[in-house]
Amino acid sequence: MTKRIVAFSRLKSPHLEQLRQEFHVDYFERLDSTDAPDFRAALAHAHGLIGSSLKIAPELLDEAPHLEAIATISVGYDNYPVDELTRRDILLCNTPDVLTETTADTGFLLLMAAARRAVELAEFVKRGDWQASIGEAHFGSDVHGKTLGMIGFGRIGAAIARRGALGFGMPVLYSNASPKPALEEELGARRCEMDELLAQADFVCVTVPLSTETEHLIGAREFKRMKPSAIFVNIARGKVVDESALIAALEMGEIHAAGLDVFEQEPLSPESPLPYMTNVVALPHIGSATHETRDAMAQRAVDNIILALEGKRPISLVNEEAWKQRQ
Ligand SMILES: NC(=O)C1=CN([C@@H]2O[C@H](COP(=O)(O)OP(=O)(O)OC[C@H]3O[C@@H](n4cnc5c(N)ncnc54)[C@H](O)[C@@H]3O)[C@@H](O)[C@H]2O)C=CC1
Ligand SMILES: O=C(O)C(=O)CO
Repeated sequence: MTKRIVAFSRLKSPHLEQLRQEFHVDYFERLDSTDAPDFRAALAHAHGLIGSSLKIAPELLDEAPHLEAIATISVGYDNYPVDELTRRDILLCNTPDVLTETTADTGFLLLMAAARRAVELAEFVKRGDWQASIGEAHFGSDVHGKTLGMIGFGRIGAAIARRGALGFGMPVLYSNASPKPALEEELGARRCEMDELLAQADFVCVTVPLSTETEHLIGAREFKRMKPSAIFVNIARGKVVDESALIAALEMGEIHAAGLDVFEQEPLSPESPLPYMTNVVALPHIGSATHETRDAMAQRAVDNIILALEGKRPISLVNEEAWKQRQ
């Protein structure tokens, strides 16, 4: 019997063709919600799902009685009810590693752009306001030699810290669920309590996954502890930060500037003041969005779903427990 999968994001031809050689594919190039009747109908027969950026509610799984595996085209899996998937023996696969360096590039881009006011000053040139040598009012802050505070020190956190420590001579502090002795050795990084990091870092960069533990990990209390000169970077997930508190901290000068790739609501609400604030660099969740990396992510997800539905161990598995239950 040919297994059936539902692809719920746009895939390039080679990836789609590879899937079509293995499975019957119900393809939804663009899907904004799981309410679409065609999607619900396809789900009823699906053995696998592949795609990104769609919130899968636990109740939806009742409508997918044959589901064996989901391959998300992302490393973050906060859109999926992991415990419920495990309870139902459904494998959840993601795409770590292949996007680490590209996402770290974007994190560092935000840090640099916010420090050197790159977006604000590019606008200044475009408006024709560059009439004389610029003065102090348009100076930025140094990056090299400043203290980098990493909240989350996993793959992407380490890759950003590597750029800072090795490329820009930045001392690195980190706050992470577990110690990272090899990285301490490699980068001279020091683990400390988050409060100490907030008080000492010139750049505070968030790379923790979104979970019930990390939702609003950074709020009014945390911004008050940062230096007034601090530059805050969020490359992780919008909901890790209390966005109202961030806006207030920027408006009140509790922190100096922010570089943001992710927001509590995406796409960003037109009512949000963030993109209009001169001390904010706001990007539309492009952490991993290069041709090369998005191709690699799609390929990893395709490989994952094929292996999973062949009964083999996928390359990147989130819920190891579900795999063990099957053996
Ligand atoms: N902006 C974008 O386009 C992208 C965003 N991301 C986000 O970045 C996140 C991190 O990705 P990776 O570095 O690959 O994950 P990872 O799992 O390698 O690293 C996460 C680190 O956070 C730590 N951590 C977890 N909870 C914590 C807590 N409460 N306090 C302190 N540390 C905690 C973990 O111990 C781990 O070291 C993803 O989950 C995703 O949400 C990932 C890729 C692209
Ligand atoms: O992989 C992720 O988690 C993203 O946010 C997009 O690359």
